[in-house]
Amino acid sequence: MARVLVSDKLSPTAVQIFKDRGVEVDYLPDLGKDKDKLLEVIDQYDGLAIRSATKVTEKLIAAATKLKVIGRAGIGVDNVDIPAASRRGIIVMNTPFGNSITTAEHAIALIFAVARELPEANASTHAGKWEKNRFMGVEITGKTLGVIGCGNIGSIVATRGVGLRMHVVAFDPFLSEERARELGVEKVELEELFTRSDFITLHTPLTDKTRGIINADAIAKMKDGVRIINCARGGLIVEKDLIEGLKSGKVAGAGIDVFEVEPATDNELFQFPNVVCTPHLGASTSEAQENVALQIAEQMADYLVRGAVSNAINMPSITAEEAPRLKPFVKLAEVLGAFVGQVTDEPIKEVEILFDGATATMNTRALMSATLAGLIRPQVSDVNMVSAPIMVKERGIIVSEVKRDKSGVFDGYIKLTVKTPSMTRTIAGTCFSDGKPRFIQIKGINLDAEVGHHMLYTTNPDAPGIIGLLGTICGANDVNIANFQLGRDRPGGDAIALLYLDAPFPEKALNDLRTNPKIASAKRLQFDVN
Ligand SMILES: NC(=O)C1=CN([C@@H]2O[C@H](COP(=O)(O)OP(=O)(O)OC[C@H]3O[C@@H](n4cnc5c(N)ncnc54)[C@H](O)[C@@H]3O)[C@@H](O)[C@H]2O)C=CC1
Ligand SMILES: O=C(O)C(=O)COP(=O)(O)O
Repeated sequence: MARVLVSDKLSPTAVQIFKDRGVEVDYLPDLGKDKDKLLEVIDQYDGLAIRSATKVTEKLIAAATKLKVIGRAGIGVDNVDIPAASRRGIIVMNTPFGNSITTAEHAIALIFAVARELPEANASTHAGKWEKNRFMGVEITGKTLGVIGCGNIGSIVATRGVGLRMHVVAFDPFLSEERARELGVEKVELEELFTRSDFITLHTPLTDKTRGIINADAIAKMKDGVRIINCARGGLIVEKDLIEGLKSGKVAGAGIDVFEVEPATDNELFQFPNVVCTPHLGASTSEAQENVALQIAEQMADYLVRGAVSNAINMPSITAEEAPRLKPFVKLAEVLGAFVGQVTDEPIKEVEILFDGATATMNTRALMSATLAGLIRPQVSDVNMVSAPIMVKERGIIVSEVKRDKSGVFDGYIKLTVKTPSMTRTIAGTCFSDGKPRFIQIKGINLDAEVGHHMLYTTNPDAPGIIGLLGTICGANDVNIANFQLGRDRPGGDAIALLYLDAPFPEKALNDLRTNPKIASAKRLQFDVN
């Protein structure tokens, strides 16, 4: 039974779903804040469900020897070392929509709170001061709202802004003119957004590109009296530069939900009455928390129990519906990769994966990942569909995908071409209705060969006596041949042989074959046929 740890506060719905789906679950919501304790226990779990408090570092991942999936009940995954997780083959998934409305509403709430100094006015009134003349706000109607990052949350904020009769300008490199028109916003460059906006609200992920997007230079370009809202991530604003802007009066106010260092218990921003702060509450409504808890538990259970993958950051999605159809082809893709991986001793430079016919209509991203996993497994034993693409990339191997309509007698097949500095290898395979992978072409030679657990693969010039030679060597080394497949391009041309054996072909016998002038090459192969 798979076992999941929930290490941040999640709605009880998540725990119930895990249980209902046959997943054992430990709900320890304070563990995310206790990294030493977390490090001690993480090796017991197949899944880890988190929000933003748990920091999934490289060290934690190294200790998580059983971990297969990290589920973020929310959007931002900047608290997870994704490259480290990918290298270890751990899927990282999130819930990209569950809390977006709630977070957008929080941004709007902060716009109002900053415009009318609501928290300060509230504190003063609670203190019995009735300072009616102290507070003078600004209207937001007719003001320009600059939205940086117009994805799920940014676009909800933008449309709410339009509804509030604001003029909305947006900067997002992936925002099309058409989408901008649909949202009723004006698409602008970042500089223009800075110079024109009365309110600026941030909705990008925290990446190397966006870190510090609001710094002293940016603030200098802004209108005097600008108000800045951040409900995305702390590192987007250089806090010391914002503090300078507030001190000089250039920045009239700010609404800050996220901080450079969280939990933020001691921050210079707290000294400014015109800075409205909340403790990373963007996603904190009962509706959003119910959504994300339910969704992450479903997704993680789907993966752990059924192998279905959705909303993964580092792996192509595989729906529960397509999983049964795809499964034999994933196996085929792995086997093709494994064949070439085992016969190739030189560094691989290029890989081309061709999907013909029915395979071209399948989830080829998943099939590509499976092929690459098979291909590099002989060199890197601990690799799977999650880690293979990143490992292949790290090795500088160029990968390309070709799709084409049905071109031959098969409904669909996959052909793998691998280039090394000195040669190009090709292999093709398909699955018949029995769901078993089959090799249908090796080195351009057509054949119909099943995949065996222990195999021997030889190449030789087509000439009499090869079967006898292979049989004699196997017999002399006490190796039982279960089956035999031959192929040749033409009489007297190039030929190949595939032997299906009951045990691995012995090293000594391999040397005998390799030194025999009738055999061009001999490779021992092993496949996982289960
Ligand atoms: N305060 C909170 O509790 C919450 C914060 N968030 C944060 O909100 C942020 C946005 O979330 P979503 O809208 O769901 O993400 P999203 O992925 O839908 O949208 C992000 C947008 O930012 C754009 N972008 C990327 N780099 C950019 C750049 N350099 N300049 C301008 N735009 C850029 C992307 O093209 C994309 O359209 C994330 O950082 C997430 O972690 C999300 C939920 C709750
Ligand atoms: O979903 C996100 O990106 C958030 O920032 C929400 O964070 P939280 O789950 O409230 O810790």
